[in-house]
Amino acid sequence: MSGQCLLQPSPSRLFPLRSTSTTLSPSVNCRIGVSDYVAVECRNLCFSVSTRQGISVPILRDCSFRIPSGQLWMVLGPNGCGKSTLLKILAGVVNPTSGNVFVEKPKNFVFQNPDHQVVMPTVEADVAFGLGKYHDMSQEEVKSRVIKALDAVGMCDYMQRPIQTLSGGQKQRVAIAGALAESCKVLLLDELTTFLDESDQVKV
Ligand SMILES: Nc1ncnc2c1ncn2[C@@H]1O[C@H](COP(=O)(O)OP(=O)(O)OP(=O)(O)O)[C@@H](O)[C@H]1O
Repeated sequence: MSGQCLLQPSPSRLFPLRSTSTTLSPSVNCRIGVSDYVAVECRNLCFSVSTRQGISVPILRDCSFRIPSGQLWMVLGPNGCGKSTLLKILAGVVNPTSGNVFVEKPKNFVFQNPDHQVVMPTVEADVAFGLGKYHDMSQEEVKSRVIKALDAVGMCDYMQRPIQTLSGGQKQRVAIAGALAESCKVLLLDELTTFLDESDQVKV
């Protein structure tokens, strides 16, 4: 654990799952404030919501941690302790009330519910959607990335399928493919396996 994450009402825990870099030792290569080796860093992060009565309710309180590049980490904690909120802040979807956040770019976020993410009419168009912001990317490159990403999630045969005909697990795989297609430095995955069957959960 490279930091402590204090969340309300019950603390979450950050666990490293697997290092994809066998040559770098995090303790040697992780430097505060230098983005070369730090993928994600939060310092004294706080997030509160206001009730109708104007009372501020803390969701995240003084959350600080650092995650080095090239590693896979998991946030564990009970329902409602703030895991999704933390990920949304890291994704830039929600602003923290106070504190500092650094997330290496490009980054991508796969939502808990794929229905909130798959937006285009077909699988191919949906996976290509995020690549639209890279204006100088050729059509060939877009196609090649889409095929590669769909192949990685076992959905190549579904390229022309209308999104609304997919199952929940298939939509989730398409959402993951969309994130993979962008070759992100940081991939934020919220309850990635919710809609996946047991064998796909193991693959993930
Ligand atoms: N915009 C909001 N307004 C009011 N309360 C909120 C808001 N966003 C989050 N919360 C509350 O903050 C707490 C943390 O929510 P969050 O979705 O981050 O929890 P979680 O750890 O991801 O839960 P789960 O494991 O059930 O998915 C919950 O009690 C939730 O009701």
